[in-house]
Amino acid sequence: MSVFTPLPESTLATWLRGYAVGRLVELKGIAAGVQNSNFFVTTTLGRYVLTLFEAIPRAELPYYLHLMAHLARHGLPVPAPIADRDNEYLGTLEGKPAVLVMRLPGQSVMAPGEQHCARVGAMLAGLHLAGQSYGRRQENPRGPAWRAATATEVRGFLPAEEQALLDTELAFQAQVDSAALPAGAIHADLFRDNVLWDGDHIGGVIDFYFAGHDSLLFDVAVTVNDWCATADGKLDAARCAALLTAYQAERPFTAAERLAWPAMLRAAALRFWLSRAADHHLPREGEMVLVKNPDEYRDILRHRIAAHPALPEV
Ligand SMILES: Nc1ncnc2c1ncn2[C@@H]1O[C@H](COP(=O)(O)OP(=O)(O)O)[C@@H](O)[C@H]1O
Ligand SMILES: N[C@@H](CCOP(=O)(O)O)C(=O)O
Repeated sequence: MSVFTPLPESTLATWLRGYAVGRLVELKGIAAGVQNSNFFVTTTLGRYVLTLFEAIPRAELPYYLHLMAHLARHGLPVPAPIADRDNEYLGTLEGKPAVLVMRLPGQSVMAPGEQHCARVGAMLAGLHLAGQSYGRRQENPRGPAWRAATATEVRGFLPAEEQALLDTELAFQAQVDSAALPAGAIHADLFRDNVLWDGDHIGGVIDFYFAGHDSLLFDVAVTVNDWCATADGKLDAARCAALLTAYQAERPFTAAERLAWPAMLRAAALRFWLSRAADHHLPREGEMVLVKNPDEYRDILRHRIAAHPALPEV
């Protein structure tokens, strides 16, 4: 996250009276992340994270908050949202939709080994299995419609060679048929900075604000592209095998998923190239705003087009 909206302590202290979390002790803006304004909030009763939603329409937020509550109820280390005294998760602060969630323990590991990848693969399968009983449905906000619209917005900023790559990939993805792939609630952004490690264990999986209903395999591809990439964007075979083997021990891949895997890795790479290019060329204003490098995902896309990785056999 970043901080787009400054928040005075006195305003928060008053707002917190609507919750049963005690009195405000400390408020600290968090610099990481790109989407919302986030703060660490310490009260006399606990440690929380406060998110002010900057861009997501209010009507779409209950899907995310109830998904987090659902997964936490299934025993996964996902931040449970805190209900206010009227029993509502979603409030309003500084004119923005706002939520308080549990602060989970741990730190991100940015240079993961095979053991980390194996645990993340098993965790992702756990999320997908628990998500099957989630009653709400909202389409992936970064699905095909968003992809087409964003490509139109950023195309003119790109050099000719990148425009050609974009056009070719959009045409390729347009003929991919995902109808036969198992689908459900997916995290859709399970990058290394969205997993907190408490020693060797996953203390938290955070940032569900890109979640939605889509192919489970797309989520696996997003995760592999980040966790298993080498410095130049190729795939590290040992980390891939560790992540995918652990995943399929919990949820075996179907024949359709095996066929779709190379295309799904490309779709996942395209999604983050586009969002980073949009953030880079069409920046939003804010107090602390982080923009990630689009070239990294352009290169990951090129590598996934050049190679044809397979899912490991059971
Ligand atoms: N529930 C949480 N527990 C602990 N730390 C958190 C929690 N939620 C967010 N954070 C911290 O805040 C940072 C930014 O959060 P993130 O959800 O990625 O922001 P954004 O919604 O803007 O993408 C994370 O990298 C992490 O350090
Ligand atoms: N993981 C995405 C950006 C999304 O930002 P986050 O801070 O919400 O995870 C990327 O790396 O492009």
